Amino acid sequence: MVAQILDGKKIAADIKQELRSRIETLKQHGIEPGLGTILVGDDPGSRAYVAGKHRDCQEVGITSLRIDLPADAPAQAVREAILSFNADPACTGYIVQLPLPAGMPSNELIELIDPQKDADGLHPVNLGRLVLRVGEPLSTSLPCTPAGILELLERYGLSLEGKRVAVLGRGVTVGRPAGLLLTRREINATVTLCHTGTPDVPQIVRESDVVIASVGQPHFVKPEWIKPGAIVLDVGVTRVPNPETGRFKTIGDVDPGVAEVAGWVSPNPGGVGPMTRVMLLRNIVETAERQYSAS
Ligand SMILES: NC(=O)C1=CN([C@@H]2O[C@H](COP(=O)(O)OP(=O)(O)OC[C@H]3O[C@@H](n4cnc5c(N)ncnc54)[C@H](OP(=O)(O)O)[C@@H]3O)[C@@H](O)[C@H]2O)C=CC1
Ligand SMILES: Nc1nc(=O)c2c([nH]1)NC[C@@H]1CN(c3ccc(C(=O)N[C@@H](CCC(=O)O)C(=O)O)cc3)C=[N+]21
Repeated sequence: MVAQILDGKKIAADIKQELRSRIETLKQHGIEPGLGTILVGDDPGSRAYVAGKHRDCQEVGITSLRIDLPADAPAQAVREAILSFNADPACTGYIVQLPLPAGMPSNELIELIDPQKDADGLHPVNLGRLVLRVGEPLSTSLPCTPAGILELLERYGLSLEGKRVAVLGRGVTVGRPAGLLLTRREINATVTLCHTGTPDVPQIVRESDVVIASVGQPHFVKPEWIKPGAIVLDVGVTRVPNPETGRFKTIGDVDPGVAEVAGWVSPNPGGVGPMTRVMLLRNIVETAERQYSAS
């Protein structure tokens, strides 16, 4: 079997098109949605992601606001950046690019974000609502990567109802919120959340209909672990420099041989990454729409 492709790049382009018209409507009502980013330090990966987010905004007509701080900036400078976006009416929502440099009080800083402006859905109030309102509609931003995975599957007509899902990794941007989102009543997946303390990850993967690979280890998931026909989402990214070109190449968490066994795979790049970015735009548009309907 050769797996079918979950083309995140194409689906993200379709969603961008849908967002353009919603943004146009907001503008007709005098609302200009704006996305802010706070980047601390000069990690090349983080720089590239932030640049991508600003390009995406430009493409769909969202204003983008940007605060870049040096790697040695004190925590107080990050606090001030957060408070300035909280107070800025031009900023509908924003993200603090993670990971912050070592030594930053990351969790304390994330808690300073106004939960209504938390475009990543990672503020404890928003993560807490995901837990507490497990069977009720949510009106807050969802974490972008898990939301992007769900949207990608939905657009291919793939339901997670009754499915066994192995989520590999318990990181705060992907694995942990993925577990919270996929076990909501309207999704109804059964999730095993794996980490470095999990005995026999390959066996858990063998028993799973869906695998979400978000560990950040190159080609971690092997073909012999995969249940034939399973859905495999390749989320983790490791950037390796190519000494010949001086450019970086992305290596995913899924061994290329997995495509010979799985029923569906998301490529990396071109799968979950573009979906993550477009969910950030959707979070901004939905926040602006909520503000409009409340006004
Ligand atoms: N494509 C996209 O859109 C996005 C991709 N990413 C990528 O996804 C990956 C995950 O990001 P994030 O959620 O922030 O997680 P982190 O990078 O913070 O954490 C990685 C997780 O993987 C687990 N892990 C690492 N090695 C193993 C192993 N050998 N066996 C089992 N578990 C392991 C760790 O376990 P433990 O907790 O025990 O240490 C940890 O929970 C990263 O590569 C990141 O760059 C992130 C966001 C978006
Ligand atoms: N607060 C916060 N929120 C995040 O969402 C967040 C973060 N911090 N820190 C780092 C990770 C990583 N991440 C990616 C986003 C897009 C692509 C993406 O679009 N990649 C393209 C390819 C890019 C390339 O050419 O390498 C693709 O997959 O096709 C990848 C990775 C978001 N993250």
